Amino acid sequence: SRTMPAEEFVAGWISGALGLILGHPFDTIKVRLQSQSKYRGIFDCAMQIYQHESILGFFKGMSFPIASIAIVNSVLFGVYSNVLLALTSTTHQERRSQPPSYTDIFIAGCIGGFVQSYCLAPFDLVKVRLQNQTEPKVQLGSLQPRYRGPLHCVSSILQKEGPQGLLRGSGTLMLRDTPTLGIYFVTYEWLCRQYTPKGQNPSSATVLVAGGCAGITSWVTATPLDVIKCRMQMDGLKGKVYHGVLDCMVSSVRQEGPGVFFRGITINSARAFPVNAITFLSYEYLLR
Ligand SMILES: C[N+](C)(C)CCCC[C@H](N)C(=O)O
Repeated sequence: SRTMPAEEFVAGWISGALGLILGHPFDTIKVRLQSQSKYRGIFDCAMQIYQHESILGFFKGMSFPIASIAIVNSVLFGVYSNVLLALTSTTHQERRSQPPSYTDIFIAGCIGGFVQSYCLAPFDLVKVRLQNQTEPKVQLGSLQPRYRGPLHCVSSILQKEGPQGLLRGSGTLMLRDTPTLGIYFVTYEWLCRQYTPKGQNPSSATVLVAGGCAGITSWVTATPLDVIKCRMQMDGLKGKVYHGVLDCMVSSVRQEGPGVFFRGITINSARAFPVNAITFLSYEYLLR
């Protein structure tokens, strides 16, 4: 069919949701490492979360990404597939026998990345704000967390920062995702073609490995801007005000050295393999 059928939307949601539940604890640790300096590393962060916030602490800020993963994943794959159709006049089925050029795949991936980043921005902002709350969820008395949940977070941002407040960090997110989703799809297609005879469909094992490696490659290249994006999203809460992406980059390097750009790269990669292996497997499975 020439457009995104409904079942692909469902596939986008199911595969994204499965991957996300699996990956969310890793993501929470990453967000903490990137925007707070009080943790000595992955293990220390995990232990502190478990001790102070129980197991639930790892799943803060997950409800919104679960809801949004459907929209974000199917916009990403839908735009990617339709741009490739426009560039090469081939549908997904025809692409096995008439493989698009890596240039076309990169362009389609970048355009998909650009569009999905503006769908993702508000959901990602709420996720990061909730993940960075270190007060225990069940704490009574004084130490009440700033946001009681995702919807309270949205209304609080709207009140304090207006509608454009929900797009805080969206420019950095777009810069992070546009090139790296081009890399994501090129890596996936290149690895599939390495291990699949010409004209045939890749095996499930090939799809899993290619999808996982695509996830790692894109997250490694996305990590520097991922750190900046996270700080831009937390901006204004503790008084620090960045005057744009460059200012945030310069002051972060000045205060914490160039290593700040690689905060969370290990955990991003550990999380990215299973999440994206599942995402691509279900995507291919449903297309067949
Ligand atoms: C573009 N960037 C590398 C940031 C993400 C690429 C993979 C996105 C996937 N839904 C995941 O959660 O891993």
